[in-house]
Amino acid sequence: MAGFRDREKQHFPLESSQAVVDLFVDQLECSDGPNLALLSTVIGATEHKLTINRNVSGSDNHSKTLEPIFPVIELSTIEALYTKFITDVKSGVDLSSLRKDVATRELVKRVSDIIWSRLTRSYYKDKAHLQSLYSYLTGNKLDCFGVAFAVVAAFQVLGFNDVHLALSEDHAWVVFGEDGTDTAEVTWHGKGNEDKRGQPVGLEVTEKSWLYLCGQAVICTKEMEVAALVSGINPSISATKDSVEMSSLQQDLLWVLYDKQHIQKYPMALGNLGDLEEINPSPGRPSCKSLYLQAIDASKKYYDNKHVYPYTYLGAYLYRKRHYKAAILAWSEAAAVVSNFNYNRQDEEIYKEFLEIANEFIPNIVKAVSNENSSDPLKLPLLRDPEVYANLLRFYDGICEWEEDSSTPVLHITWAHHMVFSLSKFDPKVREFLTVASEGDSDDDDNSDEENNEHEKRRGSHSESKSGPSLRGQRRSVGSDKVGKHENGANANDS
Ligand SMILES: FC(F)c1nnc(N2CCN(c3ncnc4sc(CC(F)(F)F)cc34)CC2)s1
Repeated sequence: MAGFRDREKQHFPLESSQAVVDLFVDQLECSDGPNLALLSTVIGATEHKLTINRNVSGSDNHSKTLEPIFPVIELSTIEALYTKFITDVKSGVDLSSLRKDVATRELVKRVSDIIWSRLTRSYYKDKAHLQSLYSYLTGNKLDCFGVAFAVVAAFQVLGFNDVHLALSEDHAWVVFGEDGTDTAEVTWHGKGNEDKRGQPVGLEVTEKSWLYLCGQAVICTKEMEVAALVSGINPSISATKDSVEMSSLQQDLLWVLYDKQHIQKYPMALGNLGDLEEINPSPGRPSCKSLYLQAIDASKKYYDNKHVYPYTYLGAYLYRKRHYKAAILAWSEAAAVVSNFNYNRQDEEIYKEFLEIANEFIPNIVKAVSNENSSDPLKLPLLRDPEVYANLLRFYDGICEWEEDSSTPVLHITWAHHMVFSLSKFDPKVREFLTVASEGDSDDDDNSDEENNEHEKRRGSHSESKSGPSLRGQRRSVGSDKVGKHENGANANDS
């Protein structure tokens, strides 16, 4: 792919968020597909200027006024970086291998090696802002997602259109070949794990580890790869401050992708948009709850309901809104999903999600309501509600089933302490109302009618209630801090 055409050049210099949005819209409408390297470099440059070194008060003369700022992005800057990327990638590949129209495993490994070889020897892998080609080209640093994205962008530069990004909830790899069913690892995962770059992902899928979603990973189109880079935008200036310009740019871009139907098969992007909408609702747009439900529906429709995060996005939101009964229902559904997998030592990210729900959120709920004398006489207090108790049992049952047949244990004594604490706070009467039916029992209907109308109520209340401003949701960005929230910054290259 040569340098930029007039179609790209005419957008520069980029002097506002709207100009960046216009560039993305134009690229998404390109007949030969969006230019991933261009868009990743532009977004990375914007993020860099809006988040790095803005923590010093008064560091920019706008910080005194409240007016939003936007850094001017010059064509020359982006063109220089883009040319560097093309040169890097092409110099490392013998051009004769480029005559083919689909990639080979050797070529995928070769391109992954080129990206890999230019990374700084040792750096903190889960730092923020390491996900874009701007970080790669100006700082030689990428997080695990960023390496996979860079490989896909490199193949676009080399003229291949069969290499696509494959995304699970905590890992990324590529698919390629005639019918796009060959797979290859191109990046590392977590800390202290030998990278398997160049190998197919077949074996792990059969091991039923959550990390590979039992073959239900998101296989991206070019446009969904743009959605992944937009999802990966990290507006954080510091642990406590975000760039409002960057988060509203991310929100605008996600709505562009939503309207063009490029995130309808991407549950985590829908969840990311829901988190942004919770904080800053866009007038005339679906509510954040609706977006969380759309993410769940997408997982059911396209991924055999094997994604866990759609339920934990919704559960976290409901917990923040103090809709505790609905939160516990969502978490029981998340546990039902994870029960399909066998726990593997590389699944620690989802382990930490369930640990936090079981050992922090649920005990906090039980404490919060134990002195609740609900003013609404029609509302059954949580600790006397058999449906809540049933869903809490389902939650723990799903986690136990997850542990069954697993190579690594999940539960330990701390889990048991919190579980006993939470269950024991319920009124003994709730147990009387409960019939625990094991699978295969003939006489019980699938769901008791109380359960059904609870589910209907939950769905009905979702559509009716408005998501007002609330506490900042637990937000993560693609790859960076998901790569491993580990203490040591061990070098991926050593692994
Ligand atoms: F559980 C909910 F509360 C969650 N809140 N934020 C969550 N994130 C948000 C961001 N995120 C993501 N959002 C979009 N796309 C992707 S692809 C991917 C795996 C990897 F980084 F490529 F290796 C992660 C990820 C990871 C999950 S789950």
